[in-house]
Amino acid sequence: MGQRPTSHSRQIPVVVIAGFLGSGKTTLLNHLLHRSGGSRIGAIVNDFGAIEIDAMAVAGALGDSTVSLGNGCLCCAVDVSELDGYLERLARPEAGIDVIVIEASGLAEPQELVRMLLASEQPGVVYGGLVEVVDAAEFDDTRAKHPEIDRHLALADLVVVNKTDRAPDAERVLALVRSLSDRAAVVPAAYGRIDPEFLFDCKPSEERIGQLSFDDLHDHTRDEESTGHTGHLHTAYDSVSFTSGAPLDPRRLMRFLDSRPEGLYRIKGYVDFGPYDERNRYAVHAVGHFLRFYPEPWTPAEERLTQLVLIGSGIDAPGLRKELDACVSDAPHADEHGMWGVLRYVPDPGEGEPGEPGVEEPPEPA
Ligand SMILES: Nc1nc2c(ncn2[C@@H]2O[C@H](COP(=O)(O)OP(=O)(O)OP(=O)(O)O)[C@@H](O)[C@H]2O)c(=O)[nH]1
Repeated sequence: MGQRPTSHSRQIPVVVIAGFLGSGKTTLLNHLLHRSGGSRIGAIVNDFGAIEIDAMAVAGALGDSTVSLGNGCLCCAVDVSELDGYLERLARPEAGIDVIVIEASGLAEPQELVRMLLASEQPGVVYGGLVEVVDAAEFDDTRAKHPEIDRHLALADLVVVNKTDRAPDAERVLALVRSLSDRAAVVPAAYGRIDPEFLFDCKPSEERIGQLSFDDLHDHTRDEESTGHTGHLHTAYDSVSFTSGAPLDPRRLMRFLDSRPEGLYRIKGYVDFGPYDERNRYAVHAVGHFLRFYPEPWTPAEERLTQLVLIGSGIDAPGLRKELDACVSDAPHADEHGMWGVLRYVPDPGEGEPGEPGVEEPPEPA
């Protein structure tokens, strides 16, 4: 780690972070950005949903290196020539980038992305491996619903078994994941806190072992190719984007969240509660039944908007949008106890995300 390019001919490794919805990819990317030492990371964030929530979540840490691929699933929305354009920008010597990390949408098929990288004609970059993030607490459920996870694990170079803090049987999950990923290193983590050295191994491509060849990928995707995109994870999902310039009423929003339908698997974004908290916006993360709000101070220049992305299967998108519209506040003043329902889901110190102001960071893994 920490190697700076010594000549323009050095190729920059491109690492792909994949993983199911809400498994902790953005959290891992943020951790890497904060712990990269002397290495400079160029990040490409591919988000699912019209509002680029993940791009917003990492933008502060990245500054002008952020390149978002915009709406949709990378494997469908971006062809090789487009991806090359982004890689070319980040690989320019003046950008001073040591490693490029692509955070795939939670709905992207990782092998498509890796295949695009291997097919890339960009001379400045070399494919640097596939990281699969899994949610240890949800692993059994995810696997039952999406058996293709096994195939993703078999393709990975590194598997991060994340959220071990929430999984009472993390050892069992680790052993199971190890049995499913034949050549990958499998590391446990909480909040994506892995040693960045796992990823920033900047050796030339011929020295890398255990990474995918084009043929491997071809074999794995042949069935899907013959049927178009029907085998893709994301074909079964719908996403709803919701934006409001008027603040939301906390009670109404909590009523909506408490009664959210089973198929609504993931909610993320930012909420403006207007007079209920003029200082903070509330980042919201829901995965399955898990729900958290994280207050974050508004920056002075920021437009005060609520921006949410809801992802689920078999959801009634117009119905959900209508319910969210009904959460918009029509009262000019806050009532005293309005925020109680929301504050129940703000983590206590020690439980929150690492790096948050006033929140103790969980210890680094051994
Ligand atoms: N308890 C716990 N929560 C975590 C951990 N890692 C991430 N989270 C939380 O899980 C939620 C989802 O994390 P993200 O990093 O946004 O997940 P993601 O994979 O990027 O999500 P998508 O972009 O929707 O696919 C957030 O609320 C995180 O704070 C962990 O190790 N333990």
